Amino acid sequence: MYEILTNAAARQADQRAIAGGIPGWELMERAGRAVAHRAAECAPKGQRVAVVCGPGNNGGDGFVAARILDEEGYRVALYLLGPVEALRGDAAWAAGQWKGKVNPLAALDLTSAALVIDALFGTGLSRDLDGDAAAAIVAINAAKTHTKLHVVSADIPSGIDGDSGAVRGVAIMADETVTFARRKPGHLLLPGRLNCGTVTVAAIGISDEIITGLALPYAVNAPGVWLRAYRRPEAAGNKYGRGHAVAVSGGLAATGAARLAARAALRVGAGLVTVASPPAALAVNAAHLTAIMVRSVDGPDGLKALLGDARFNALVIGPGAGVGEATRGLIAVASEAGRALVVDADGLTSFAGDGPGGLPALSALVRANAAPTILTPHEGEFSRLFKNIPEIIEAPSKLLRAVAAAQHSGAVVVLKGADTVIAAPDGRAFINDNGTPWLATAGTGDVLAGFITGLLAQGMPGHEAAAAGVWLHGAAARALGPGLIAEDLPEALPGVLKRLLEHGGR
Ligand SMILES: NC(=O)C1=CN([C@@H]2O[C@H](COP(=O)(O)OP(=O)(O)OC[C@H]3O[C@@H](n4cnc5c(N)ncnc54)[C@H](O)[C@@H]3O)[C@@H](O)[C@H]2O)[C@H](O)CC1
Ligand SMILES: [K+]
Repeated sequence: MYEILTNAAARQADQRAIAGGIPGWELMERAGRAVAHRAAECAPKGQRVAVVCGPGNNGGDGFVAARILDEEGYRVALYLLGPVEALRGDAAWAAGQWKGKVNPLAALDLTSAALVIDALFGTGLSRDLDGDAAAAIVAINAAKTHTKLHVVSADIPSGIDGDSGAVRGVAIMADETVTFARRKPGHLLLPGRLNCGTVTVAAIGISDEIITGLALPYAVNAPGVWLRAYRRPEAAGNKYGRGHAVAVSGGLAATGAARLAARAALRVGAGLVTVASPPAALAVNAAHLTAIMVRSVDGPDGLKALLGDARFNALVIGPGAGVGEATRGLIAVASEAGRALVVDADGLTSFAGDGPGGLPALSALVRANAAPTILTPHEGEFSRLFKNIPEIIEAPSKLLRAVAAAQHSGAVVVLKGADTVIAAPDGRAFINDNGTPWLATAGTGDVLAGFITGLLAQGMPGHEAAAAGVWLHGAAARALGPGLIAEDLPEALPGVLKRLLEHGGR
């Protein structure tokens, strides 16, 4: 299941495969062949191909790809950064197999090129690009804007940091990326994911046991990582067996967010859902609700009384709640009652201050809660909440920031964005890649919080419930597409669940 390799793990995988008997040049041959085959599918034979090679093994992949494309009848020109004599090891072997001319990268000529093979840098990129490498990347990206040039990157688009997805100065905008063995975080995190184009994972003979042995606790978020934990209703079951979710409403002028979350919790399968409404907003909430029940709950004491009934087993607090002491009190009550809890929006910001309103107070409540707590910050809420913890804020990637925050707070942390990371306190993390820009509309965060709450109500474990909620949220948005608004998302869920549960489809 754990299928993401960091740069270092990829190098280790290489070394273990070589130690296991596959020569390094054979790995390179397979890698370069995979790149060449993908490239050949993108342009008819006879076309002109420019292969740009860097000074390391990524460049070696390029030499192999150049040779194979030449053998297949393409008109190949190869350009190398640095002297060919500087190549070492397998890259030197690959260069030795190339019988064509080795041009200096500075002489790169893209005239009438149909294809570029980008083999400048892969997992060995260690600093911002400059000089001829940067100039070549700028030229390739520019050529793409006014010609039909198709760019295929070997392993990682050059200039993208494989561990973080960050652009190191300048990076190739590829149409295709052919990576080896497994994806790296940089194929999934932004902006790297956008530079990759279509990612193909080529098997080059690195065994699953080698990969598992490296066991990075990261995976792409997909049904495969949480569907086993998804609770299907029993044939003889009843609604009480599917939990009772509570969405705590804000005051009179801020009730919509909790209702959005409540509707989402009902749609995702919670047996019952109640909006816990301040007395002053009861009429407003009641007027909007039908299958969702509403109860008058006046502040933390009122919530404590409600939670005297153990059937209320999952809550979402924060959407529309208002920032401050009262919201902190509601969260404390839910934690003391040992109920699964999603803290979103104002619930998070209420702990972004100092003293009693600070992160330590939230972490204490999370750790005191016998049930899972899920924090669902967007980037702004995240940086405010964890601003005093340098090892979180300064972690080298979004993936590692979320993992550090989960380990620090004891909560499952859903760090939202187009590349949402769902991290658990035990170090496991899923990176979500099915988001869509159409989710950038008011209220979609409330719906996500509701999906997660509804799954927790049904008994899913915290990390899996959060991952499933994020994935379903993205899948619903993709099913809807342009023009979606938050209210539409729960209504799109039946179709998504049907495809998923009856056909196991994405
Ligand atoms: N199992 C696998 O993953 C396989 C990977 N292969 C390919 O090997 C590369 C990694 O090769 P490596 O030599 O370690 O690094 P790079 O080729 O990415 O980098 C080359 C070299 O460049 C120097 N460098 C780093 N940053 C810069 C910079 N900004 N400017 C100039 N020079 C820079 C540094 O010295 C690097 O060592 C992997 O991506 C795959 O493509 C195997 O071929 C097949 C199996
Ligand atoms: K590359």
